[in-house]
Amino acid sequence: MTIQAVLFDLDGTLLHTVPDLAAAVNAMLVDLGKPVLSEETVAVYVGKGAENLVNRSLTGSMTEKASPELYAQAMANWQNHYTHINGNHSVFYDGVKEGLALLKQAGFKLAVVTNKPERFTHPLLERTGIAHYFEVVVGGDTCPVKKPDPMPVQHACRLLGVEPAQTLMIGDSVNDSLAANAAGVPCWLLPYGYNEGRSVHETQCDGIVNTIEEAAQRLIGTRTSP
Ligand SMILES: O=C(O)COP(=O)(O)O
Ligand SMILES: [Mg+2]
Repeated sequence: MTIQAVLFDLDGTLLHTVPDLAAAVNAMLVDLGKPVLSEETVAVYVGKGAENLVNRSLTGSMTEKASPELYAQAMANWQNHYTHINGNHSVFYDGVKEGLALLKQAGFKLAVVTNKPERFTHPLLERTGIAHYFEVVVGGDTCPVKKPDPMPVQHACRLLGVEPAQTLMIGDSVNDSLAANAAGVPCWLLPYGYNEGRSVHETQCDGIVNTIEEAAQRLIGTRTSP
């Protein structure tokens, strides 16, 4: 079955957002009188949504939870900072704009499936000038659960009106490949994003592409080949 729709992860796939995410995390940590973190450390905490990012920035751990009071204060503070910072220092990876334009022109249906909350996703897509490419945007709080659960991927397919097997997910992390795989959607990964500190070469997926432009060329090639 040929691919008719492409679902894109956002952070680490379309945009290098860690400079903004880290600036908001560090502004929050300063306000709370805690030591700041490097961008490299914050990058490892990105991928499972804002709640995980804020909690791990406080505890340094995936499993250890901050107290409910501290977490609530930190989350409200981080959201406030990120609202103002979101998009200020985020940059496109090479080939993203070229790839999106190629796919759109070739008639693919395009969507974003991100773990970033909707209230930050829409302004970022608008601000960076790529919102118009996407028929559907599923954020980290659109469904009751986030990637790596398949639900956001299934939701995007339903809204686009495509079967999972006619859809391709392109992401940067194990959260994308697990979600897509469980939804019956093939997944290609990019090597340049945030995979929780791991190489994508160690991550189960259906292919690795260097850029979105390369992914677009491959997809268009398979569609037009006899
Ligand atoms: O918000 C996150 O943790 C990561 O977002 P992503 O799903 O676009 O990579
Ligand atoms: Mg990502």
